[in-house]
Amino acid sequence: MGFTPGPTDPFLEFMRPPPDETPAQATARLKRELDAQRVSDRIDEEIKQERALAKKEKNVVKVLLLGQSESGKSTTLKNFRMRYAQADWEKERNGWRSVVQLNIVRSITTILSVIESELNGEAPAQSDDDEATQVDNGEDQSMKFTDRHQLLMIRLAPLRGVEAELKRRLGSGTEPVSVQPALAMTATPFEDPAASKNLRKSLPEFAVRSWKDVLDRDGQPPRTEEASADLDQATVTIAVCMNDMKALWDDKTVRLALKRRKLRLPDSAGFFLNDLDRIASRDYVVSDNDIVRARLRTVGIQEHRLKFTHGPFDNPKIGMVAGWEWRIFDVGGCRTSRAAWLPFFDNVNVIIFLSPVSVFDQRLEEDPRVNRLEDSIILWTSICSSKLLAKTQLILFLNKCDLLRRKLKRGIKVSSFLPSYGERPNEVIPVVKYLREKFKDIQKHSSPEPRSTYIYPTTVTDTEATAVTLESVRDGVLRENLATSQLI
Ligand SMILES: Nc1nc2c(ncn2[C@@H]2O[C@H](COP(=O)(O)OP(=O)(O)OP(=O)(O)O)[C@@H](O)[C@H]2O)c(=O)[nH]1
Ligand SMILES: [Mg+2]
Repeated sequence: MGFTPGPTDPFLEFMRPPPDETPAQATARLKRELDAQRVSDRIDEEIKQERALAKKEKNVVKVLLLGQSESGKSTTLKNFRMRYAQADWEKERNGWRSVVQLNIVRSITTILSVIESELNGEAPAQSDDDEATQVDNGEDQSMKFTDRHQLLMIRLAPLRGVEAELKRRLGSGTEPVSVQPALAMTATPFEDPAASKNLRKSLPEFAVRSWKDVLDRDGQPPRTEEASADLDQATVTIAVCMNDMKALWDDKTVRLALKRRKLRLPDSAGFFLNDLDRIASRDYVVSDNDIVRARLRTVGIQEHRLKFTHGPFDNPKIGMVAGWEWRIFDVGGCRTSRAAWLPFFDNVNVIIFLSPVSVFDQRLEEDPRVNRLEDSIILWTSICSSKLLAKTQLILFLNKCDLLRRKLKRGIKVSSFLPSYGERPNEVIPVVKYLREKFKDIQKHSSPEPRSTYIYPTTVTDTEATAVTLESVRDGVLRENLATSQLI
């Protein structure tokens, strides 16, 4: 709106046109005033829009899930959605069926390949595990494959076709990470914006998409009769093979061969293969526990939004904190995917960093020269010391405590892989406590400015325990964000 001074206004004199103004000068003056008014109106409008956006964005918390591949980022996201986005979670349930089926079928075909190699007398391939093999040297060692195994292999051969079909349906997240030494992978490619830009051009990891894109192909009713037939065919073939799969998985000779070859099946393979009666049936219904164990590698960045309609506490200044939105970004964790992280560091409020504690004796899939725990420590150090992230709230999940427990029970010694652990007891609590202190020290010494870090020991496949953790995370995040926006 223009400014018109009133009759007693001190600006009146100043705004009055000069008495000797010619018509041409008057036109020029009016044009100047009009132009100035337009600029002023535009600025007013921009300020208004910025204010509206700021008001809207004030209730948005940007959360980034970080950590190496298989650390449990997507599983953590699933827990968030299961708890705080129940309607979407239910909608996607059916879509996970194919992922679980593929997880099973892939484990079985991997086992079949091991038997094939054994029968052909091939030398074991290099494993990504340093884990000591514990094969009895007694009579079991001499157990050989028999005709029965040959027959099982023939009967289970159709699963290779099912695997190809499910992979085709589910897309690139089903492929294991390929070893790419040519890309000279460092642990922290995001520290070099130029390299990050170059990689960005060549890799599929950079597309922003939702995992719904993958699941929806399957979660929706099949669009064609052919697709419907495919879907049924996969389920039928799996059901037909159920007993043979069970026989293969329960076979002592097979188990010994897997140990001998140090075959590392995915973390959830045992969970699924021990429950084939339920999962390999024709009328299999996917449970929450299945979904958090179903492995689908994240390719590209996935964005999910959570709306918190009720705040966790009353605030006398602003009333009930409601209407908060979390934008959670889940990224691929393998080294070739990490260059894509950089653009998401801008204005991120919270990072939930996952470091699996069970991996002290494992190597990275994408670079078998690198120990996984070492990779995780390098990554954490880099995130803590990043100036861009200096004001970001850091939350650390020391994840896979259940797998750590299992590993230690098998007698694997932490100190053999982590000499600094020394003579401390080879038990879960002291190991987690030790790692917690190490990660905390790194944060303290490398953060550009002081901040506190919230550290939780987790097993994110345990949905009940994780629900309690997430509640505490949610409240802590809201409290911290309210504090920084000076509302409390
Ligand atoms: N037993 C056990 N398995 C876990 C745990 N956390 C994750 N997993 C399993 O580990 C596998 C990998 O987990 P994801 O959540 O897909 O890992 P990610 O960090 O998203 O991996 P990328 O997408 O490759 O970066 C899945 O099969 C999970 O079910 C845990 O605490 N315990
Ligand atoms: Mg993932």
